[in-house]
Amino acid sequence: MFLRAGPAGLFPLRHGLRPVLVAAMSTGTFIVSQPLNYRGGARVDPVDTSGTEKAFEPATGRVIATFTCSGEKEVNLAVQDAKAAFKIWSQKSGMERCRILLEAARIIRDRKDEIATVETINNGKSIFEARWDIDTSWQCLEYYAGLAGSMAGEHIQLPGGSFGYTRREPLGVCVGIGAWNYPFQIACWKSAPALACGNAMVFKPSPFTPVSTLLLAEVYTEAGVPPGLFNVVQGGAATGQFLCQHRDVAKVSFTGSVPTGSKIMEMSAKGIKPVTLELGGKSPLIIFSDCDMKNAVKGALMANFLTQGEVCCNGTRVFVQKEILDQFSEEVVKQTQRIKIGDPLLEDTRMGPLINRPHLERVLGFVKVAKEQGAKVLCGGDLYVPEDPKLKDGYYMRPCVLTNCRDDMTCVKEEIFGPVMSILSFDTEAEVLERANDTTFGLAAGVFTRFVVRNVGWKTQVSLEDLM
Ligand SMILES: NC(=O)c1ccc[n+]([C@@H]2O[C@H](COP(=O)([O-])OP(=O)(O)OC[C@H]3O[C@@H](n4cnc5c(N)ncnc54)[C@H](O)[C@@H]3O)[C@@H](O)[C@H]2O)c1
Ligand SMILES: NCCCC=O
Repeated sequence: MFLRAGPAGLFPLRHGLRPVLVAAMSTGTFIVSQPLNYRGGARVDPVDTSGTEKAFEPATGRVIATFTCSGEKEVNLAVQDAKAAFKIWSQKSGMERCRILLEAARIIRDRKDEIATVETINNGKSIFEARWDIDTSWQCLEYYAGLAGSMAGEHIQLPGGSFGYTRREPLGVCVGIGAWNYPFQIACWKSAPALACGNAMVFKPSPFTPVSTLLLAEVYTEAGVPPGLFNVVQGGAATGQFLCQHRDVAKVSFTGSVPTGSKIMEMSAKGIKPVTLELGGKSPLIIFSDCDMKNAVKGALMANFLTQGEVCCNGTRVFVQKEILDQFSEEVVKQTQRIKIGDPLLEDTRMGPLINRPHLERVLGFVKVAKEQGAKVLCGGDLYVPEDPKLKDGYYMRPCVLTNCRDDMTCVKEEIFGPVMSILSFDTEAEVLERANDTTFGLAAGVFTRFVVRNVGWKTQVSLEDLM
């Protein structure tokens, strides 16, 4: 069970299953002592290893867990457990699956604060945001539960009174591989549709954020899925490869970077496995001179600095029409400097630490290169050390606004995945559409104008409000 510090000392949080760990739910105190693998409806230690990893609390730099990466045997056991559970689960009606998924959604909703706290501790995002993530997680389960009861095939009239029909059948064991920026939410995105359709899943979270997926596994068990329907293995690339190459895996669903996505596709193709890839981005955000300035500034901040800028669909190429460039930049800088950085478990913190030290250094490296290539730093882009001594080894930086950017600069072309906004100026609608679409990435786009934009032609149209 989770224990947290309260007025009367340590007390257990509501928890239906095997005990989990933990000493106090405040920054600097959380320790995971229970196994982080889940198989056959329970936490287990892996039977073999492909190495060990440490998981950190980004707010303090403390190690919160040391865990064993799953080797080939462990992956195989997880797949075999999933296969056995699939036999039971796939025979259930859609309505039966719907009922269990709705129960899982209810449990997550009831445990929202506890799950959000664990997410914040392991990922670093502010608790304020983590609660949204957990809300969208149970909503995701509800959505797919709603579909489970009504999925049906087709009936086709053929000549001479003959007919054909189609059935929708589950694939079998699906693999989910997740990124570290939305660990619990991504595990829900992958498992909810798979389970709703009658499949089983083996999920591998990022080795940077191994903790919260276990809570989802326990929720599913408590809600009534058969043991083995949702399993968790831990590790990095090697464990991911065992999963993708396993002959009893029917499908792979991956969220992560483009280079890894390409490898996953290649491995899966060898086994003729279908894949779903949710990858990185470098999305445009276009601010026309007729915009509602306050709204546009708010949108730009949200599209660059949520979760420390570690969001795939962020609008990091901020194209601003020349007439309002100075006014917009001034207002963006003013608002950016007001963002409260610090302990992510405090209610008024709006930006926590980045995921780990190497990533922090990588993001700061992008700022350095941007300066060398001629960009001007309007604010931030440097290390931040909070006053609270327990946070001194955390991975904090000040959110950065760059201007004088050009389309050919590294900061404009590559995904930084940190709190760095690049401002570019433009003259005309035709010009900005051409430049906005000139990217090898897909994902999102945003436009601020008071008028409807014609012929937008994005690869994907997503409004910034939708990203919340
Ligand atoms: N489009 C989306 O919905 C979405 C959502 C969140 C994050 N992302 C993207 O994810 C990236 C950040 O996440 P990341 O740093 O964890 O990405 P990553 O590609 O480094 O890792 C993602 C996952 O793949 C695993 N992995 C790494 N190498 C592997 C291999 N060879 N075979 C199998 N598995 C392997 C990792 O252990 C991890 O679990 C960013 O590019 C971001 O834009 C996309
Ligand atoms: N909730 C938004 C997740 C986007 C991916 O990084």
